[in-house]
Amino acid sequence: MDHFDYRDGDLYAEDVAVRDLAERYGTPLFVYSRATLERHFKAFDDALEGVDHLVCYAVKANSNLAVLNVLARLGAGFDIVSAGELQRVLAAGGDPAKIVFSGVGKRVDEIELALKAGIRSFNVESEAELERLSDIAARAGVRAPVALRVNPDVDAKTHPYISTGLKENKFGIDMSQAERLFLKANELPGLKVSGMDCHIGSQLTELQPLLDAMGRMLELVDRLGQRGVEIHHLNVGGGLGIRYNSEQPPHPSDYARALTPLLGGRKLQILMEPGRAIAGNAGLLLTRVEYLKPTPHRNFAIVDASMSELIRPTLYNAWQNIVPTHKNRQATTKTWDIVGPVCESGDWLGKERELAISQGDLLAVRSAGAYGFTMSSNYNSRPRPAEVMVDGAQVHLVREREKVEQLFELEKVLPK
Ligand SMILES: Cc1ncc(COP(=O)(O)O)c(C=O)c1O
Ligand SMILES: N[C@@H](CCCC[NH3+])C(=O)O
Repeated sequence: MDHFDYRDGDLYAEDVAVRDLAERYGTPLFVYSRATLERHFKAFDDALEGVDHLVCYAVKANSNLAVLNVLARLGAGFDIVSAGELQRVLAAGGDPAKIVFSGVGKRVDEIELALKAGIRSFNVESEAELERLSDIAARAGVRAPVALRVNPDVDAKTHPYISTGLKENKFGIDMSQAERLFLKANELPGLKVSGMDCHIGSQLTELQPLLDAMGRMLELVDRLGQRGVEIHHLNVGGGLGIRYNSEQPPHPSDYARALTPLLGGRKLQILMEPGRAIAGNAGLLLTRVEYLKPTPHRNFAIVDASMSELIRPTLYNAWQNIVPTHKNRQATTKTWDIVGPVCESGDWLGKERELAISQGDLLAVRSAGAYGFTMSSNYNSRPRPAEVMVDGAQVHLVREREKVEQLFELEKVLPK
């Protein structure tokens, strides 16, 4: 069941017409569905039923406190990549004991904060980080729980910008160095080896690369076992794709069904770090048509959202569905490029879309719940949009629209 659906020709988010949301909160506006977020989280959690597991939602996909809080209430863990994300999770009521900390560039202060919070695991990505983490923990008189993120050199078959598990990528520890570094981690005074981790890329629509990566990790787990290093958890990362257009990504249950037999009786807790698959299709971006600008070459529909609010189309050439929020019977269908007001030729949200639209119409950019708001910017001094979460017939304003004054409140002109 889709929680964004048409009723009598009007697009609804759960039980609320999105047209009413635009009237009440203005545009551009991010709209999230609580029921969808919950359903997507449970799809992962239920898929792993019977297996010792923890689903750690990747905060970078959508870090609004309300989103984190909804997931925390379901018992979610969290995958963070910065002190900022750590503080968000804690502010949203997330359990620090269920937090894993990924990322290649953890600063000293970030490590200290995470240690103090008592997180579940540091996903360490280099030898230098291993040493830094051990030093900081030993000085504090504790042992930091670590998982080494390995780079399995598997082609995730996704966009090169979001592929992370190839040996030319900056992520993870090269497989040829992994065994030595696990042995070293086992000896360092400030560390307690707890797991192995990997994340090969995002928007994956095939299972095979994920299973190949898992296979390589399991071989390493076995080799380490023979050398006295015991691995307690295996973190398979995130990456499961979603349907933007005609993709047919595997369901979490397909993934779990393929993955669990590979464990072959090994006693390993399974961690997953899905981001997009939970938040992506739980949100949309509402935008209003400001002007129609037909030219002899292209028809431009200039809307009030832009690459500042949703950078995915221009950054990855990503296709996201753009739909009218109600049927326009006056307009005839034409081919439009949906572009924003920002001063960049790359400021487009969709190209060559068949739409019957007039000035003033509302459009919804679908699948904008993940890597939408979190990747937004204030480019062109555009205040970031408000965010609302719909819960049945209720609407919660979960982030106010930014005010222009806030954009420069930290700035100062030079003294006279
Ligand atoms: C380490 C790590 N874990 C999890 C994720 C979440 O990925 P996705 O949103 O594709 O599930 C990412 C981002 O790709 C990541 O870098
Ligand atoms: N930001 C990317 C996904 C990359 C995830 C970061 N590891 C996207 O919008 O598709």
